[in-house]
Amino acid sequence: MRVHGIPTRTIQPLADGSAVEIIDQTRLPHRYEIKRLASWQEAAEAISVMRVRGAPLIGATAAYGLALACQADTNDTALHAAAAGLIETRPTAVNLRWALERMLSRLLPLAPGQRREAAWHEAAAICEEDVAQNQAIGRHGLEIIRAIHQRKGGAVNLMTHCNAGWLATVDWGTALAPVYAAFEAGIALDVWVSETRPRNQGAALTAWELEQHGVPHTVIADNAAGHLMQKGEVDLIIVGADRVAANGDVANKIGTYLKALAARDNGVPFYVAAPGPSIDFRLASGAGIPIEQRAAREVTHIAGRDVEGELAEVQLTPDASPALNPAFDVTPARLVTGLITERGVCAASTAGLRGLYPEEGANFIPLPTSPINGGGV
Ligand SMILES: CSC[C@@H](O)[C@@H](O)C(=O)COP(=O)(O)O
Repeated sequence: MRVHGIPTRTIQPLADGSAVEIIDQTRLPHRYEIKRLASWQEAAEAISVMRVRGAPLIGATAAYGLALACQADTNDTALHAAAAGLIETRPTAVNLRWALERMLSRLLPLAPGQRREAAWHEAAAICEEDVAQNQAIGRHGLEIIRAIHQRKGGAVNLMTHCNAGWLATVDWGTALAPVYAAFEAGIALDVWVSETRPRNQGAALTAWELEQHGVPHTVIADNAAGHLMQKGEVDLIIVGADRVAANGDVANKIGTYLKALAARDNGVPFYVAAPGPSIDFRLASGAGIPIEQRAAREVTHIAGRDVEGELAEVQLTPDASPALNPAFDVTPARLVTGLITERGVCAASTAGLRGLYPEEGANFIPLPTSPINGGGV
């Protein structure tokens, strides 16, 4: 993806192994700032406060977090401590656990002296695979958009929620990969970007990256989505996923479920774009997905740029009003038209997922232990 016209990735290691560079997403869209993470603790902080966010980028950052841990200490105890600290940062995106388990499985069998180089190599491989998976999702999703375009004969009005774009991954995005692919293919489209309260990832991040890429888009209040569907202004919805259960239930940013309900009522196709590492084959249904509860302050306050151009935060609610902030919800598989994966489009069901990922068959039952902390996570 391009930022100010320059091809850029969301996370990059420094050549000397001293740090990784990220875009500080808490500063967007008003400031574009690169931040260096020089320890696993800094990587954990960046994930916790959402300097980096989005399921695949959380996984990639955690992988580099273990590489940074290896810079300091390569023994088993240090690696387990770093993995335990990183896994605590955000509970819903399964990519975090997936990346940490993959790193530990690769590193622990090696002699400590071999681990440093292997860790950087494995984290980079995770990033390269993410890019390739997202490009494949883009190709598969493009065919869905193309079919709608051919049937309709005009610009495709696509809606998305939160940010499942370039900024949520290493490159290209998941839900937005088909958008970029369609745009590059010359298909006329317009993207409805729902603001995504309380953190406004749609208004701040999706709008910013679409604007950087020149893709036509319009930001709407979350509450406008159902109205637009009723008026026939939405041809399809594509969202991302933080975790897809083995039966096709989908956890994604809070508010996704309401969009899926409105889509069903109005006959609007509702697709979920998710790469393999976002699928939790060990989890039977969405009922078991841990839903992150974030600080009430994200609801009671809102951040933006003031008239002087400074970044500022203001309070929305009365001083004494309590607030609740569940960060994700679960959309039942029955409301999902299809899952767009790197291996193709499938039904949101156990059969659909088994068809695309036959090698995961053995994982469809819960595993007794995880290498992180030596116990289940
Ligand atoms: C490709 S990212 C898919 C999801 O991670 C995305 O839709 C989302 O919900 C992100 O939530 P966030 O809380 O911003 O990390």
